[in-house]
Amino acid sequence: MIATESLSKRFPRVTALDRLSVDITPGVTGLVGANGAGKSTLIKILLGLSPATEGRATVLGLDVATEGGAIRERVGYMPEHDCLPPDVSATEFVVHMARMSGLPATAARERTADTLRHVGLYEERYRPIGGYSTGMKQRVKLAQALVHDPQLVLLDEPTNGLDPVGRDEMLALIRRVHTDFGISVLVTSHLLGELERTCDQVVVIDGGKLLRSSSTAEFTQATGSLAVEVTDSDACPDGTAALIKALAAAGLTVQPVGRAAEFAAAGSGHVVLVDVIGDDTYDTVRDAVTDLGLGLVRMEQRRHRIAEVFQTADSAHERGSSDAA
Ligand SMILES: Nc1ncnc2c1ncn2[C@@H]1O[C@H](COP(=O)(O)OP(=O)(O)OP(=O)(O)O)[C@@H](O)[C@H]1O
Repeated sequence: MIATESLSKRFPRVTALDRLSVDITPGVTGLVGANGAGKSTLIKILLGLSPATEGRATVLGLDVATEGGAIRERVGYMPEHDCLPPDVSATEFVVHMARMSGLPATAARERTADTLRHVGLYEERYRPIGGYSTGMKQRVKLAQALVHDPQLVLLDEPTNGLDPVGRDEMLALIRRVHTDFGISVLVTSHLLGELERTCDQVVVIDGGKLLRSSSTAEFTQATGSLAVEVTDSDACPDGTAALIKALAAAGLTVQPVGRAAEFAAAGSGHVVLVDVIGDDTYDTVRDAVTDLGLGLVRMEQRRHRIAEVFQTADSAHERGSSDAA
Protein backbone atom coordinates (compact mmCIF):
# COMPACT_ATOMS: atom_id res chain seq x y z
CA MET A 1 0.00 0.00 0.00
CA ILE A 2 2.89 2.35 0.88
CA ALA A 3 6.50 1.62 0.02
CA THR A 4 9.51 3.82 0.62
CA GLU A 5 13.01 3.12 -0.59
CA SER A 6 15.94 4.87 1.02
CA LEU A 7 13.78 7.98 1.46
CA SER A 8 15.56 11.05 2.87
CA LYS A 9 14.48 14.59 3.58
CA ARG A 10 17.10 17.09 4.57
CA PHE A 11 16.40 20.62 5.72
CA PRO A 12 19.32 23.06 6.00
CA ARG A 13 19.88 22.31 9.69
CA VAL A 14 18.29 18.93 10.19
CA THR A 15 17.80 15.58 8.52
CA ALA A 16 14.10 14.83 9.07
CA LEU A 17 14.14 11.46 7.25
CA ASP A 18 17.28 9.40 6.86
CA ARG A 19 17.26 6.63 4.22
CA LEU A 20 13.93 5.24 5.35
CA SER A 21 12.88 1.99 3.66
CA VAL A 22 9.61 0.51 4.76
CA ASP A 23 6.66 -1.47 3.35
CA ILE A 24 3.22 -0.84 4.75
CA THR A 25 0.50 -3.35 3.99
CA PRO A 26 -3.29 -2.69 3.92
CA GLY A 27 -5.01 -2.47 7.32
CA VAL A 28 -4.42 -0.13 10.26
CA THR A 29 -0.77 0.86 10.67
CA GLY A 30 0.70 2.93 13.47
CA LEU A 31 3.63 5.24 12.74
CA VAL A 32 5.27 5.92 16.08
CA GLY A 33 8.07 8.25 17.02
CA ALA A 34 8.93 11.00 19.47
CA ASN A 35 8.25 14.64 18.59
CA GLY A 36 10.55 15.54 15.73
CA ALA A 37 11.08 11.91 14.64
CA GLY A 38 9.94 12.73 11.11
CA LYS A 39 6.34 11.49 11.06
CA SER A 40 4.69 14.62 9.63
CA THR A 41 7.51 15.02 7.11
CA LEU A 42 6.91 11.46 5.87
CA ILE A 43 3.17 12.09 5.54
CA LYS A 44 3.74 15.26 3.51
CA ILE A 45 6.09 13.40 1.17
CA LEU A 46 3.59 10.55 0.78
CA LEU A 47 0.89 13.02 -0.20
CA GLY A 48 3.16 14.50 -2.84
CA LEU A 49 3.09 17.87 -1.02
CA SER A 50 6.78 18.02 -0.21
CA PRO A 51 9.58 16.59 -2.38
CA ALA A 52 12.03 14.07 -0.92
CA THR A 53 15.71 14.97 -1.08
CA GLU A 54 16.63 11.40 -2.06
CA GLY A 55 15.02 8.02 -2.53
CA ARG A 56 11.57 6.99 -3.78
CA ALA A 57 8.13 6.30 -2.43
CA THR A 58 4.88 4.96 -3.80
CA VAL A 59 1.38 5.17 -2.36
CA LEU A 60 -1.23 2.75 -3.77
CA GLY A 61 1.29 2.04 -6.51
CA LEU A 62 1.54 5.75 -7.49
CA ASP A 63 4.84 7.61 -7.45
CA VAL A 64 4.85 10.47 -4.91
CA ALA A 65 7.26 12.52 -7.04
CA THR A 66 5.12 12.59 -10.18
CA GLU A 67 1.59 11.48 -9.27
CA GLY A 68 0.74 13.59 -6.21
CA GLY A 69 -2.60 14.72 -7.63
CA ALA A 70 -3.77 11.15 -8.29
CA ILE A 71 -2.61 10.13 -4.79
CA ARG A 72 -4.59 12.95 -3.13
CA GLU A 73 -7.73 11.89 -5.05
CA ARG A 74 -7.52 8.44 -3.47
CA VAL A 75 -6.10 9.33 -0.06
CA GLY A 76 -7.61 11.32 2.84
CA TYR A 77 -5.43 13.45 5.11
CA MET A 78 -6.05 14.61 8.66
CA PRO A 79 -3.40 17.21 9.57
CA GLU A 80 -1.96 17.46 13.06
CA HIS A 81 -2.53 21.13 13.79
CA ASP A 82 -5.70 23.09 14.22
CA CYS A 83 -6.66 24.21 10.75
CA LEU A 84 -10.43 24.60 10.90
CA PRO A 85 -12.27 27.83 10.07
CA PRO A 86 -14.05 28.93 13.28
CA ASP A 87 -17.00 30.74 11.67
CA VAL A 88 -18.51 27.98 9.56
CA SER A 89 -20.39 24.86 10.67
CA ALA A 90 -19.03 21.32 10.36
CA THR A 91 -21.57 20.67 7.61
CA GLU A 92 -20.52 23.69 5.55
CA PHE A 93 -16.83 22.89 5.96
CA VAL A 94 -17.06 19.19 5.16
CA VAL A 95 -19.37 19.82 2.16
CA HIS A 96 -16.78 22.32 0.91
CA MET A 97 -13.98 19.78 1.28
CA ALA A 98 -16.09 17.13 -0.50
CA ARG A 99 -16.70 19.56 -3.39
CA MET A 100 -12.95 20.32 -3.52
CA SER A 101 -12.39 16.58 -3.89
CA GLY A 102 -14.61 16.59 -6.94
CA LEU A 103 -17.97 15.33 -5.61
CA PRO A 104 -21.10 16.85 -7.23
CA ALA A 105 -23.20 19.10 -4.90
CA THR A 106 -25.89 16.55 -3.98
CA ALA A 107 -23.43 13.72 -3.41
CA ALA A 108 -21.24 16.06 -1.34
CA ARG A 109 -24.19 16.92 0.95
CA GLU A 110 -25.24 13.29 1.32
CA ARG A 111 -21.71 12.03 1.99
CA THR A 112 -21.15 14.84 4.50
CA ALA A 113 -24.27 13.90 6.48
CA ASP A 114 -23.26 10.22 6.50
CA THR A 115 -19.65 10.93 7.44
CA LEU A 116 -20.51 13.36 10.24
CA ARG A 117 -22.97 10.82 11.63
CA HIS A 118 -20.27 8.16 11.46
CA VAL A 119 -17.79 10.26 13.46
CA GLY A 120 -20.49 11.05 16.04
CA LEU A 121 -21.10 14.70 15.16
CA TYR A 122 -24.61 14.60 13.84
CA GLU A 123 -26.43 16.73 16.44
CA GLU A 124 -23.91 19.57 16.47
CA ARG A 125 -23.25 19.72 12.75
CA TYR A 126 -24.92 23.11 12.14
CA ARG A 127 -23.08 24.99 14.92
CA PRO A 128 -19.96 27.06 14.11
CA ILE A 129 -16.76 25.02 14.59
CA GLY A 130 -15.22 27.81 16.74
CA GLY A 131 -17.44 26.70 19.64
CA TYR A 132 -16.47 23.01 19.42
CA SER A 133 -14.40 21.11 22.00
CA THR A 134 -10.99 19.69 20.98
CA GLY A 135 -12.56 16.23 20.59
CA MET A 136 -15.27 17.58 18.28
CA LYS A 137 -12.69 19.46 16.18
CA GLN A 138 -10.64 16.27 15.81
CA ARG A 139 -13.81 14.54 14.56
CA VAL A 140 -14.42 17.26 11.97
CA LYS A 141 -10.84 16.83 10.77
CA LEU A 142 -11.41 13.09 10.53
CA ALA A 143 -14.71 13.57 8.69
CA GLN A 144 -13.15 15.81 6.01
CA ALA A 145 -10.45 13.16 5.47
CA LEU A 146 -13.11 10.49 4.90
CA VAL A 147 -15.78 12.36 2.98
CA HIS A 148 -14.56 11.55 -0.54
CA ASP A 149 -14.45 7.81 0.24
CA PRO A 150 -10.67 7.37 -0.01
CA GLN A 151 -8.88 4.01 -0.16
CA LEU A 152 -6.41 5.15 2.47
CA VAL A 153 -6.35 7.86 5.17
CA LEU A 154 -3.23 9.40 6.70
CA LEU A 155 -4.05 10.61 10.22
CA ASP A 156 -1.43 12.82 11.87
CA GLU A 157 -1.69 12.61 15.70
CA PRO A 158 -5.50 12.31 15.82
CA THR A 159 -5.50 11.80 19.61
CA ASN A 160 -3.52 15.00 20.31
CA GLY A 161 -5.08 17.13 23.02
CA LEU A 162 -7.71 14.53 23.97
CA ASP A 163 -8.34 13.23 27.50
CA PRO A 164 -8.09 9.45 28.11
CA VAL A 165 -11.77 8.81 27.32
CA GLY A 166 -11.56 10.97 24.19
CA ARG A 167 -8.43 9.07 23.11
CA ASP A 168 -10.15 5.71 23.50
CA GLU A 169 -13.17 6.92 21.54
CA MET A 170 -10.99 8.30 18.74
CA LEU A 171 -8.96 5.06 18.55
CA ALA A 172 -12.17 2.99 18.40
CA LEU A 173 -13.46 5.26 15.64
CA ILE A 174 -10.21 4.84 13.69
CA ARG A 175 -10.49 1.06 13.99
CA ARG A 176 -14.06 1.24 12.64
CA VAL A 177 -12.91 3.31 9.65
CA HIS A 178 -11.12 0.15 8.59
CA THR A 179 -13.54 -2.54 9.76
CA ASP A 180 -16.77 -0.81 8.60
CA PHE A 181 -15.56 0.78 5.36
CA GLY A 182 -12.45 -1.20 4.41
CA ILE A 183 -10.38 2.01 4.32
CA SER A 184 -6.72 1.48 5.21
CA VAL A 185 -5.28 3.78 7.85
CA LEU A 186 -1.82 5.13 8.62
CA VAL A 187 -2.03 6.82 12.02
CA THR A 188 0.82 8.61 13.79
CA SER A 189 1.35 8.93 17.51
CA HIS A 190 4.18 9.57 19.93
CA LEU A 191 2.61 7.04 22.32
CA LEU A 192 3.54 3.43 21.60
CA GLY A 193 1.02 1.97 24.01
CA GLU A 194 -2.06 3.50 22.46
CA LEU A 195 -1.39 2.03 19.02
CA GLU A 196 -0.90 -1.49 20.36
CA ARG A 197 -4.67 -1.99 20.68
CA THR A 198 -5.63 -0.28 17.44
CA CYS A 199 -3.09 -1.25 14.79
CA ASP A 200 -2.29 -4.39 12.82
CA GLN A 201 1.22 -3.16 12.04
CA VAL A 202 3.49 -0.74 13.87
CA VAL A 203 6.36 1.21 12.29
CA VAL A 204 8.70 2.92 14.74
CA ILE A 205 11.00 5.74 13.62
CA ASP A 206 13.55 7.75 15.54
CA GLY A 207 15.58 10.68 14.22
CA GLY A 208 14.18 9.94 10.74
CA LYS A 209 15.51 6.36 10.78
CA LEU A 210 13.53 3.15 10.86
CA LEU A 211 13.87 1.41 14.23
CA ARG A 212 11.46 -1.42 13.58
CA SER A 213 8.46 -2.41 11.49
CA SER A 214 6.45 -5.47 12.58
CA SER A 215 2.95 -6.76 12.93
CA THR A 216 1.50 -5.88 16.33
CA ALA A 217 1.16 -9.61 17.03
CA GLU A 218 4.93 -10.04 16.62
CA PHE A 219 5.60 -7.17 19.00
CA THR A 220 3.20 -8.49 21.60
CA GLN A 221 3.99 -12.20 21.33
CA ALA A 222 3.49 -14.35 24.42
CA THR A 223 6.23 -14.23 27.02
CA GLY A 224 7.40 -17.14 29.09
CA SER A 225 5.55 -15.97 32.15
CA LEU A 226 2.13 -16.55 33.52
CA ALA A 227 0.10 -13.86 35.28
CA VAL A 228 -1.76 -15.34 38.23
CA GLU A 229 -4.30 -13.48 40.35
CA VAL A 230 -5.89 -14.98 43.46
CA THR A 231 -8.35 -13.89 46.12
CA ASP A 232 -7.61 -13.79 49.87
CA SER A 233 -9.35 -16.17 52.27
CA ASP A 234 -10.01 -16.26 56.05
CA ALA A 235 -7.16 -18.75 56.49
CA CYS A 236 -4.85 -16.70 54.20
CA PRO A 237 -5.61 -12.98 54.66
CA ASP A 238 -2.81 -12.25 52.17
CA GLY A 239 -3.48 -14.83 49.48
CA THR A 240 -0.84 -13.43 47.12
CA ALA A 241 1.97 -13.68 49.69
CA ALA A 242 0.92 -17.24 50.60
CA LEU A 243 0.89 -18.21 46.92
CA ILE A 244 4.33 -16.73 46.29
CA LYS A 245 5.70 -18.77 49.21
CA ALA A 246 4.01 -21.99 48.07
CA LEU A 247 5.17 -21.63 44.46
CA ALA A 248 8.73 -20.85 45.50
CA ALA A 249 8.66 -23.95 47.72
CA ALA A 250 7.50 -25.96 44.67
CA GLY A 251 10.62 -24.79 42.80
CA LEU A 252 9.03 -22.13 40.58
CA THR A 253 10.46 -18.67 39.98
CA VAL A 254 7.96 -16.03 40.99
CA GLN A 255 8.67 -12.46 39.98
CA PRO A 256 7.98 -9.62 42.38
CA VAL A 257 4.48 -8.20 42.23
CA GLY A 258 5.96 -4.75 41.46
CA ARG A 259 6.80 -5.98 37.94
CA ALA A 260 3.10 -6.46 37.30
CA ALA A 261 2.37 -2.74 37.21
CA GLU A 262 0.31 -3.01 34.04
CA PHE A 263 -2.15 -5.28 35.81
CA ALA A 264 -2.21 -3.05 38.87
CA ALA A 265 -3.10 -0.16 36.56
CA ALA A 266 -6.02 -2.22 35.27
CA GLY A 267 -7.38 -2.38 38.82
CA SER A 268 -5.95 -5.64 40.11
CA GLY A 269 -2.95 -5.30 42.36
CA HIS A 270 -2.74 -8.95 43.43
CA VAL A 271 -1.00 -10.42 40.43
CA VAL A 272 2.14 -12.52 40.50
CA LEU A 273 4.23 -13.46 37.49
CA VAL A 274 5.36 -17.07 37.38
CA ASP A 275 8.06 -18.30 34.97
CA VAL A 276 6.70 -21.19 32.90
CA ILE A 277 9.21 -24.05 32.84
CA GLY A 278 6.96 -26.67 31.30
CA ASP A 279 3.35 -27.78 30.95
CA ASP A 280 3.24 -28.89 34.58
CA THR A 281 3.78 -25.29 35.75
CA TYR A 282 0.05 -24.72 35.15
CA ASP A 283 -0.82 -27.79 37.30
CA THR A 284 1.58 -26.70 40.04
CA VAL A 285 -0.04 -23.25 40.20
CA ARG A 286 -3.57 -24.72 40.19
CA ASP A 287 -2.68 -27.22 42.95
CA ALA A 288 -1.01 -24.54 45.09
CA VAL A 289 -4.07 -22.30 44.81
CA THR A 290 -6.40 -25.19 45.71
CA ASP A 291 -4.26 -26.38 48.64
CA LEU A 292 -4.28 -22.87 50.09
CA GLY A 293 -8.08 -22.65 49.63
CA LEU A 294 -7.81 -19.45 47.56
CA GLY A 295 -10.00 -18.39 44.65
CA LEU A 296 -8.25 -18.31 41.25
CA VAL A 297 -9.29 -15.10 39.50
CA ARG A 298 -7.08 -15.61 36.44
CA MET A 299 -4.12 -17.51 35.11
CA GLU A 300 -3.06 -16.19 31.73
CA GLN A 301 -0.04 -16.16 29.49
CA ARG A 302 1.47 -12.72 29.72
CA ARG A 303 2.18 -10.84 26.49
CA HIS A 304 4.88 -8.28 25.75
CA ARG A 305 3.83 -4.65 25.68
CA ILE A 306 5.31 -2.83 22.69
CA ALA A 307 7.03 -0.29 24.95
CA GLU A 308 8.89 -3.11 26.72
CA VAL A 309 10.47 -4.22 23.45
CA PHE A 310 12.14 -0.81 23.23
CA GLN A 311 12.95 -0.55 26.92
CA THR A 312 14.75 -3.87 26.62
CA ALA A 313 16.59 -2.66 23.51
CA ASP A 314 17.51 0.60 25.28
CA SER A 315 18.83 -1.08 28.39
CA ALA A 316 20.82 -3.58 26.29
CA HIS A 317 22.24 -0.61 24.38
CA GLU A 318 23.10 1.20 27.64
CA ARG A 319 24.70 -1.96 29.04
CA GLY A 320 26.68 -2.27 25.80
CA SER A 321 27.95 1.34 26.04
CA SER A 322 28.93 1.05 29.69
CA ASP A 323 30.71 -2.28 28.95
CA ALA A 324 32.57 -0.53 26.15
CA ALA A 325 33.40 2.36 28.47
N1 LIG B 1 9.88 23.01 6.88
C1 LIG B 1 10.86 22.67 7.72
N2 LIG B 1 12.02 23.33 7.79
C2 LIG B 1 13.02 22.98 8.61
N3 LIG B 1 12.96 21.92 9.46
C3 LIG B 1 11.82 21.22 9.46
C4 LIG B 1 10.71 21.53 8.60
N4 LIG B 1 9.71 20.62 8.83
C5 LIG B 1 10.17 19.79 9.77
N5 LIG B 1 11.42 20.13 10.16
C6 LIG B 1 12.25 19.42 11.15
O1 LIG B 1 12.31 18.06 10.78
C7 LIG B 1 12.26 17.23 11.94
C8 LIG B 1 11.09 16.28 11.82
O2 LIG B 1 9.88 17.03 11.94
P1 LIG B 1 8.43 16.37 11.83
O3 LIG B 1 7.42 17.47 11.95
O4 LIG B 1 8.36 15.49 10.66
O5 LIG B 1 8.42 15.47 13.15
P2 LIG B 1 7.21 14.67 13.80
O6 LIG B 1 7.69 13.30 14.06
O7 LIG B 1 5.98 14.84 12.98
O8 LIG B 1 7.04 15.43 15.18
P3 LIG B 1 5.77 16.21 15.76
O9 LIG B 1 4.87 15.16 16.27
O10 LIG B 1 6.38 17.06 16.83
O11 LIG B 1 5.21 17.01 14.61
C9 LIG B 1 12.18 18.17 13.12
O12 LIG B 1 13.47 18.35 13.64
C10 LIG B 1 11.66 19.46 12.52
O13 LIG B 1 12.12 20.55 13.27
